[in-house]
Parts: sequence; C-alpha cells; structure tokens
Amino acid sequence: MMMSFKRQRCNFLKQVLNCGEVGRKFVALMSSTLKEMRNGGVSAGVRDLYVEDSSTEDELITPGTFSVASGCTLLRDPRYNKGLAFTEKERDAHYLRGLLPPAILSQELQEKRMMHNLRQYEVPLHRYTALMDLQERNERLFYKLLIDNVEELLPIVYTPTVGEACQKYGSIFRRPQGLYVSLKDKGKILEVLKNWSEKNIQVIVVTDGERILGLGDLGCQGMGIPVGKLSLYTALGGVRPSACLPITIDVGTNNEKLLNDEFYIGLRHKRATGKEYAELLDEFMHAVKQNYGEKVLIQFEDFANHNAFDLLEKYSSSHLVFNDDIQGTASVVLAGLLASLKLVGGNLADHTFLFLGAGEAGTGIAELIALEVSKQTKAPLEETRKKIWLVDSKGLIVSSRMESLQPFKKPWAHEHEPVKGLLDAVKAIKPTVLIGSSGVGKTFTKEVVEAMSSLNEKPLILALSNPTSQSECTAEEAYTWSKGRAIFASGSPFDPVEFEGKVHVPGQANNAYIFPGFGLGLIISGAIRVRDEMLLAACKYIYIYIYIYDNVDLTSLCLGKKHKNIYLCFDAAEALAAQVTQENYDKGLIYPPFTNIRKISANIAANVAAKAYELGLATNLPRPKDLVKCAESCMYSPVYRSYL
Ligand SMILES: O=C([O-])CC(=O)C(=O)O
Ligand SMILES: [Mg+2]
Repeated sequence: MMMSFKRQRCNFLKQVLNCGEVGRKFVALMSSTLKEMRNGGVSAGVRDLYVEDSSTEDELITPGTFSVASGCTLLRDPRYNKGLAFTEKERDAHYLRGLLPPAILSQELQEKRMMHNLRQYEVPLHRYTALMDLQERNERLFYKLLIDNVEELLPIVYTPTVGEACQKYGSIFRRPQGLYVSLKDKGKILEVLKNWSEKNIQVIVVTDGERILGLGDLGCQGMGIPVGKLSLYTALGGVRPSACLPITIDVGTNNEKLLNDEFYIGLRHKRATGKEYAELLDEFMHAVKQNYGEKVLIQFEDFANHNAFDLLEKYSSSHLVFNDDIQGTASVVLAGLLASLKLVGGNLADHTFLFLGAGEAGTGIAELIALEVSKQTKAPLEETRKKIWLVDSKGLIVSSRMESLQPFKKPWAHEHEPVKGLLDAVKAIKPTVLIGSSGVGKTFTKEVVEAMSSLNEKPLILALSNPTSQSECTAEEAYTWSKGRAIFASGSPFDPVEFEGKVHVPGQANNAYIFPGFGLGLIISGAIRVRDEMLLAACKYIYIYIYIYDNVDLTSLCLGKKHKNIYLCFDAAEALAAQVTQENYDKGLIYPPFTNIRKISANIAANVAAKAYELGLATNLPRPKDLVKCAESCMYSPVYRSYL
C-alpha cells in the first residue's frame, strides 16, 4: 500500500468512526491502549480487543481489518473514482497503472465531454439513464455536471423526465439505488437499515410510491423520486451525497398495469392498508430514529393524500419530518404569490383564490396563504380562509358537503350553493388567482382561461401538476388564451413563449426551490422538529430574492448586523424593490432562475436555522454568528480531491 501512513490512519479512523457507537468505543479503547503502552507498558493486562477471550472456541471471530481502496476497487467505487482524471502520481500510488489508458483529463474536460455526449441523445430518457450511470460510476463528476448545468439537467434528473423513468423503472433498472423496505421486512426493518453502508445519514427522502407526481400509483418504481430529490439536496442544497438516503417502502401496488408487467420490480400484490400499513410505517419510523438518531430529517414524498396528512401529523411531534408536497409546495407557491403582487397589484388579503385540487398541495398552499394573510392583517385564521376556495372531483367544496368531506378538506367548506365544474366555479367565485394542483392534466381549458381573463386584467394562473403531461395547461395556452395578459407559472418547466412580439417567461413553481435549502438549514442548526414559522422563513427568502437578485448582496442584506430576522429582512427587501430592474418582471417572471440556486439555498438555510434557534429547536450550540457563512461553508463541493 503506497498511501502515506498518516493518510491511511486518518482514513481508517474515519471508517471506524463511521461505524457509530461501536466504532467510537473502538477508537477510545485503542487510544487509551496506545497511551498506556507509551506510558510504560500495558497496565492492567492486555485488552480483549476482538472479544476473543470472552468467546467460545467454535465461535467465528473476524479481527478488525481495514483497507484503503486501490486498483480496480478504486475505479469501481463511484465515491472516489475519478476515471481519466487520476494523475500520474495517483496512478502510481493506487495501483492504477495499466487499468486506465494513458491520457489524463481534467475534471473540466471530462465535464465538457459528458455534456457533449448527453446532448447527442434526443430521447430525454436516454439522457436520464446516462446521468444515472454517471452517478453510479463517478459521483463527483455527476454532481459537477448537475451544479454547473442546472437549468439544462434539472428537467432530466427531475420533473418531467424522472416521471417517465419511474413509469419504466423496471425496464431501465441497472444497479439498485437507494434502500428498499418492503412488507417482507416487517419485524426486521432495523436490520435492513443497517445494511446501508453509510452510517451518518442526515436526510432521508421516503415514498411509498402511491402518488408519484401526477402519475398515480407506481408502487416500488417510485424509487426514482427519492433518488432524484436527494440528488437535488446535494446539487442545490450542498448536503453531502453520503449523508443522503433514498428509501422506497413497498406495500404493494394497485396499478394493474404494473402488476401484470413482467419487468415490475416490486411486490406483486395489492397495497396493504389499515393496520398492516400503519404498523409497517411505525416500525420504519422507529427504526430510523433508533439507527440515525433524533436529528435525521425524514422528508415524506409522493404519498397519497389519505396517508400523507396522517403521517405528517402523527410523527411531527416525535420526529424531524417534513412533507414536501404539503409544506414544500406551499412555501414555494406563497413566495411566487408574494412576488406576483408587484405585477398584479394589491395585498395578499385583497385577492380571491380558487384551487382545482384539494389534496396535499392544494390544502397545504391554501393553509399557508391563510396563515400569512392572518399574520399580515391580524384577522383570525377562520376569517382569512374564507377568501380561499377549493374545487375537488365533486365540485366546489361547500358547507352542505361537510359530512362527507375528508378531515383536511373541512376547513375549506364555506357557505355557498353547490357548484359542479371548474368553469362554473370560476364564474361564481370570481377569483383573481387560479391554482391547479389536482394532478390531472389539461383541465385549465380555453374557456376557463378566458373566463379568468374576462374577470382580471392580469389573471394569475399557476398550473402546478407534474410532470408536463399532467400540467393543467401549457405556458403557450395560458399566454395565447389570455391574449398575453396571464402571469403564469408551472410545476414542470416550459420554454419562454413569444406572443404578439413579446417574450413571456414562465416561472417554475416547484418545491425544488425550497427543500434543499430548508433541509440544509435544519442540518446546520441541528434542529429536532419542524415548525410552520420555519417554512415561512424559507418562502419569504425566495420572494425577497426575486426582488433583488440582480443587484444586491444578499449576505449583507439578510443576516447583517442590523437585519437579524426574516421580518426585518422582508421589510428591507420591500424598501429595495423600487431600485430593482423591471426586466424580469416585464417578462412576467415570478421565480428566480435556478442558476443561482446554491446561493439562494444557503440563504434559505440561514433563515430556517435562525428560526430554529429562535424557537429553541436547534441543538448545534452555540449558534454560529454568521449563519449564511456557516451554511456556505458546510456545502458539498464536487471538485475532485487529491488522493496522495
Ligand atoms: O417532484 C416535483 O417536481 C414536485 C413534487 O413534489 C410533485 O409534483 O410531487
Ligand atoms: Mg412530490
């Protein structure tokens, strides 16, 4: 082994420490033994390091060993492999001679070549598989690509292509990614978690695959979603890849097509429900806490409504949980709404909201808006909810339907006569803002958009359902049918649209703006619970950023000496709004481009962490003085390390 002894010892200690409590005890034992030896011999007899003395003769003992990856093992380890970027010295030191062709490429050149290759693929799914292969081959290069080309690659690793990948996950399956917990593992989930080689997990994204984007029940094949979300945690939020754990819980699927698909990778039976489901989830939640401690963030993703609300409520007092579809989407939409006021006028309280879809996203957004208006106007929440209306598959949610409504819909059942379809609801409620969150595509018809345009000079239309195929309408439809007057944003990306000589740029109202920075904030503060105030802190940051991202140094603005909390920051941003270029607003853009997302994430993280400290929920003490700097310094960088 040619690696220096100092480095070997350092790596060894890291590996041992990664083994949790046992590792730490081992190191403590070793160092006290070494100390004793240095002080003139072993004092109280030789320690039984490998438990040899206390075991019987026929028990197998494996002495502690460690190895430093080299040769083929190193090339096959995606975390450390650099491919052709290994230098001459590294090739000598790590037994790589002959295993690589002679050329040495810089990481930049590797990146250029990969991007060139990716662009040759016309089918987005081919780009997806090429990127997943890269992630499994050379992790740092994968993240470098994603960070440097975020606008171009987000639609591949994330919505819309990830949706298609999940639909075809069985066919395109190569090396497994993430951890699968299935009904077969009941009673043994802790053991399953222990099979995952990384021990210091900070974020888990978990799905049960029942409502993957707007595509419905994809069972075990939903794994693409936690994998994709966590790659954004790293690329956009700077959380180390080794600290991220994607999990899919397989309780079966009700998707007949998948049940009959010979390539399906999951359990081939209908979904478990009721007690059986609840018990499995409960075992899972306890095993996670037992294995990774109190500070691991569990992000629930794409669960069906009937479980999502219950899980969030059940575990929010005992675990650090966050539902991206309820809370993440709500934050990003509220941020966009606040920003759009600059274009449509008035205060949030002056607007009337109509939702198509009363599930996780719809009711989550509605509640956050009501909360914000209540904070702004000091009116009680019950009052502020009254200007928010929701339509579900049975029509407008009104008080005469109260008896039959699911609990999470009840707060939105206002006094009104029954109304069946969306178009009639638009005519009856006269909303200024129309939000689609039902997961059903093409529901904002020409008539609906025209009705919104006849009621409003600048109708605000948000088509949030994902992927693109489920979008309530396209950007082009929104601009054309409103004769260029709509302010439009969507969950999945759309290209800019030219209408009558003017270019309109649709924003992407997607929770990807929020969750990576939000999670980072929880991590740096060591938060142990999530509170609504933290979400408001995150979403207001986005709004502020939209106002000022072109020309103001956020670090000094947001957490400088004078502006310690987000509300002051909010005021400061409003004061600055007058100085901001109108260029982006002129294009109708109500979200910042993703290009600046790491800076945004660091600032979101700082705001969230600040709230966690303020609420007494942070455990990383003392509180760092400069939280933005702290967040930035914690962020993972994908640049290659030198292995000498
Ligand atoms: O994944 C996305 O693009 C947004 C999201 O959470 C969903 O649609 O469920
Ligand atoms: Mg989701």
